Amino acid sequence: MIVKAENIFKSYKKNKITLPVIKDFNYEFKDNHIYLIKGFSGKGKTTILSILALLDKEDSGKIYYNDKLVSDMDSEEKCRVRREEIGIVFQKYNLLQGLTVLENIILVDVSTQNLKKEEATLKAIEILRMLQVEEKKDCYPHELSGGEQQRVGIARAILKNPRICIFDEPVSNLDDKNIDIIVKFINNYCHQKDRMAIISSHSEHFDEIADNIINL
Ligand SMILES: Nc1ncnc2c1ncn2[C@@H]1O[C@H](COP(=O)(O)OP(=O)(O)OP(=O)(O)O)[C@@H](O)[C@H]1O
Repeated sequence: MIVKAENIFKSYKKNKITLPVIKDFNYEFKDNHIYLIKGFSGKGKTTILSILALLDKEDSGKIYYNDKLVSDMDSEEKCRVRREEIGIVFQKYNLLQGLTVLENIILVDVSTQNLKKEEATLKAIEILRMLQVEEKKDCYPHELSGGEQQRVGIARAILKNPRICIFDEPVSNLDDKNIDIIVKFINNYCHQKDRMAIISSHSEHFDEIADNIINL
């Protein structure tokens, strides 16, 4: 998979004032590479990740998924790409409070990807083990620490083995132990499974594992 961004511009309007956020962003992202997008708060990290993940639309410029121009895709195809090819982890864990850890992880993929519940459960447990949070599989989110919840969010995003893994500030406000587990996991996962990871961070925690650093 190759994701290409060409001449991307994005601005927001506030009180009739236009605030340019992304100005002529160009980059090519490939499998088996970890990309780190760095920049101070407000520089547009979340904005560019949302555009790359097809959750937001650029004002001008082009995004290609392989050779396909995203603006040529109809909404059904965009949904399919988002569902099958992209895994996203946000800064806020967004776990459903009424469901257990395991239920949170398998819910969407079992209902949308024709994945059998038993198969999804076994896969989820394997990923939880790699993230060192397997013993919490039957707990509810409020029984977990922030770092544990973030690891569950990561397990949920990668259960479907997406080609493109997007992590928006995945370790902010976490302690060193949680950061270490998450950094190592992303590094192993990306290179063992030949996946593309695009991470935003304002800290130096991912510097060592990043193949490419993009400064906004
Ligand atoms: N929906 C929106 N409407 C108006 N302005 C917005 C909107 N989303 C983002 N912005 C503005 O665009 C700029 C970039 O926001 P963005 O969230 O992409 O930055 P960031 O680099 O991810 O910041 P942080 O590190 O704080 O998460 C900010 O100034 C923000 O206030």
